[in-house]
Amino acid sequence: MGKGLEHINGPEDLRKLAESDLVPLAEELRQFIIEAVAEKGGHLGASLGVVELTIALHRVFDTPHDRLVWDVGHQAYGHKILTGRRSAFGTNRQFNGLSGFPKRSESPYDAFGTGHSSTSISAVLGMALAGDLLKKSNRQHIAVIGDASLASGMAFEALNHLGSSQASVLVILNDNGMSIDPSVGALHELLQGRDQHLVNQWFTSLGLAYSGPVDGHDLFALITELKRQKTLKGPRLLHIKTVKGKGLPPAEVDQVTYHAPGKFEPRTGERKRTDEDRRTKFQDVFGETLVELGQQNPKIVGITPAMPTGSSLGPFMEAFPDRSWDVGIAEQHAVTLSAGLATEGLLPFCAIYSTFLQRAYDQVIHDVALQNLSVIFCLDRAGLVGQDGATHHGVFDLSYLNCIPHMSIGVPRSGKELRNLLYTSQLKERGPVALRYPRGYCPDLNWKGNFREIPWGKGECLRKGSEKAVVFLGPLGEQLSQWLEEHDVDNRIGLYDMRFLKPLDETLLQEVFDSYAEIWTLEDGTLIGGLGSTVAEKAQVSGYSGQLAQRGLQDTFIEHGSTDELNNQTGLSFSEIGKELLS
Ligand SMILES: Cc1ncc(C[n+]2csc(CCOP(=O)(O)OP(=O)(O)O)c2C)c(N)n1
Ligand SMILES: CC(=O)[C@@H](O)[C@H](O)COP(=O)(O)O
Ligand SMILES: [Mg+2]
Repeated sequence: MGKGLEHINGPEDLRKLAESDLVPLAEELRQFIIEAVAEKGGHLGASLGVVELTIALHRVFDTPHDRLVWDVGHQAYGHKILTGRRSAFGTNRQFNGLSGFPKRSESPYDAFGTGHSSTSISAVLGMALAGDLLKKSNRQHIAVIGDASLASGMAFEALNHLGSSQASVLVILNDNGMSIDPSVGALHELLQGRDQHLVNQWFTSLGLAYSGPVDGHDLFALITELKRQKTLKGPRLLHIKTVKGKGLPPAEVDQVTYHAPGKFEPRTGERKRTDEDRRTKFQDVFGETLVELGQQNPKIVGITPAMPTGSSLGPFMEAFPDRSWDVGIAEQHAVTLSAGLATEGLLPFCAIYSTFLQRAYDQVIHDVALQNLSVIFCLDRAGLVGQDGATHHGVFDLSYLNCIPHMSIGVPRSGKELRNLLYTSQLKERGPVALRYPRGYCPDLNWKGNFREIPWGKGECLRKGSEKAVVFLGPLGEQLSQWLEEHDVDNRIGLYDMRFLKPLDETLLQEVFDSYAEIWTLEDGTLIGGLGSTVAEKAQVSGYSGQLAQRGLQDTFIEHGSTDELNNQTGLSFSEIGKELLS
């Protein structure tokens, strides 16, 4: 049998290799990951950091019989490549291709689907308990979790259970000192501290047999330790130290950028820039505007659960270090912390990706909305996010927020609108406010300028039409508007930006009901409970007898691909919608 990566069609091939072939294999695997990500994009640093661990795990354990769960799953590229998906790896994160995260339907080696962090210990503990009950206790159960993901509430809850159980679970703590941005918090300080004995004591006192730290790039040390772990029983924690981005110098130096660097030159790591990169993203509008508002309004404070770079809270944090907090991967805490700050008269801007706010739903209801506290949720990555896929699309927020009393929901159609909504939301206390905006570029170039107060809960007629009306929320409507300016020369189509799902502009909506025999609604979220269903309810109440059509997402999970591909797939391409409207 050959010994290079091209001959590894599954872990059984890896287990047949001579020990002396393993280090060259690690180098080959690392290079393979670099070249694949350089060409197609995706997560880089995390997978480079666990190359040796991945080989050691599949060499020592009998996967997929033994259950191996990768937390978040952004570090599982090596795992995918070694478990029969090497030749398909060029399709990673592409439309109809491999998922960028472990996925049960993709491979028996993906024991648990991931994407959101800190689920691995709970999941693997569930598997171990099930194994005991179902008399399948000859399996090994392993969770691999990063230092930042371990600091999240869910992981702590799972440790709390695991440590008091008899379950034979091995937790491997992959400690690289990084989240996407540098790791934060007391656990991070403990792990980085000089007295490693305290680390030992902390885990031991929670009921886990601790070992480590082991150099996570020393393949043979890892294999030796994993073999030893295989003979042990009960809850255990193996602490390994790794370097995020290992093996590609720029990725080791600039670990934040190379978490997911986009396309780059594989030999040097130099990132490829395009003209697109010079355009303004919604997150930039948020970041820059909040700094301006922070200068004017000393009550404004900023909170992010581990996404200072991704959400662009970073500039505010630099400008106002005393008025901002990165709380780590702790969405629930971020929301209730914001609630606490608001009780004392501060005005918290809590920047969270739409998909990650799902984790803090009760906190939004119980701690913020029920007490009508003025917290402004800045929900980035709303709508279809593209290649991260089903785990990350922000397509439920309109629905899950719409049913919460006191909540205002603003959806800017452009960068300028986002800027003005941010401005307006801090002019006075308004109870909870959610402003949701997508990943990527603003449709407008000239988003800067003097602030303008936006009438709260008021929509806007962008153009009147003679035949049909489109009632919309968000940038899709702005793109449609630009398209219609060119193609609907007879003004057949009216266009209404509702701007707020809540409070809904019922006066404007009634005007639409009174003026059009056919109305379309357009939103980039699930249709259940969003704009379309709200308009349908109002239409019924007002006795509207015309035709209603809804454009939004059906009751199904949307996979990964470019946003254009996904918009085409889901009927949300603005040009296709425009053509249909005019047909
Ligand atoms: C609930 C949740 N919040 C935020 C994120 C975004 N996120 C993805 S990876 C990551 C950092 C994870 O750090 P760590 O667990 O230490 O792994 P590393 O990247 O260092 O390997 C974050 C914050 C997420 N996936 N899930
Ligand atoms: C794995 C994870 O959750 C993050 O790395 C996420 O992929 C970041 O998404 P953006 O690229 O949209 O910031
Ligand atoms: Mg880390």
